[in-house]
Amino acid sequence: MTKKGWIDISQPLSSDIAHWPGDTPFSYETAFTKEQTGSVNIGRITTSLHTGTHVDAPFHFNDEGEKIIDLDIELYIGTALVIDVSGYDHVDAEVLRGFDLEGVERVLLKTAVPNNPEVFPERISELAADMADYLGSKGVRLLGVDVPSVDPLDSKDMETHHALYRNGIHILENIMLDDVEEGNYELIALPLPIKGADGSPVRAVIRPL
Ligand SMILES: N[C@@H](CC(=O)c1ccccc1NC=O)C(=O)O
Repeated sequence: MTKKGWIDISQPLSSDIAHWPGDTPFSYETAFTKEQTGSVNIGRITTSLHTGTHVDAPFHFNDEGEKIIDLDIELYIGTALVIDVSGYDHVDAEVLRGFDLEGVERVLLKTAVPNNPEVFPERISELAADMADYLGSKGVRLLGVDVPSVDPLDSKDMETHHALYRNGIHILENIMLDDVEEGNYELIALPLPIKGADGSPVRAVIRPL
């Protein structure tokens, strides 16, 4: 049965969370203790913006692209359709044509089950660039995936990122959909207003409609 109420689909951030190989790991520390300040504990985090559940700004893969603060917050709040493509190694327009995407503005793709946030995947399903044109033709504006990238992990041309961008589709990565059933939800996954940034961690939550 579908759970009622808000469901957290974010990866918990800790020093154990996986990060892109070579990128900045996540860390939290108490920079100043209550004993030191005499009043409060004060935390500090260090992290890549692409660790854990996050959104990519176009500037991440395009020097001329918008930064995170320039993006419409409406992209990240609203109805979303969860679809399960975990049976496919290669997800393309043909696969997506098997789902009714009429009127759908946000698509959350379940590709990898189980999803372990503490292990960087060795390989992920191929999300073909032609998927972007199909999603664009349906009016989709946001694509969420349960893996660290919409392109192959060794991609340099970032073909699917660019194809999504050309179609006006923004990207949400590393969501957790293991226990989520297919269907229509309301999504909130707001980025932080970090000036100049190419992405941002988000707390992504969904609620069945
Ligand atoms: N393709 C990834 C990110 C990515 O490529 C990346 C992220 C952090 C550090 C290095 C990266 N890529 C290549 O070395 C993405 O979908 O955002």
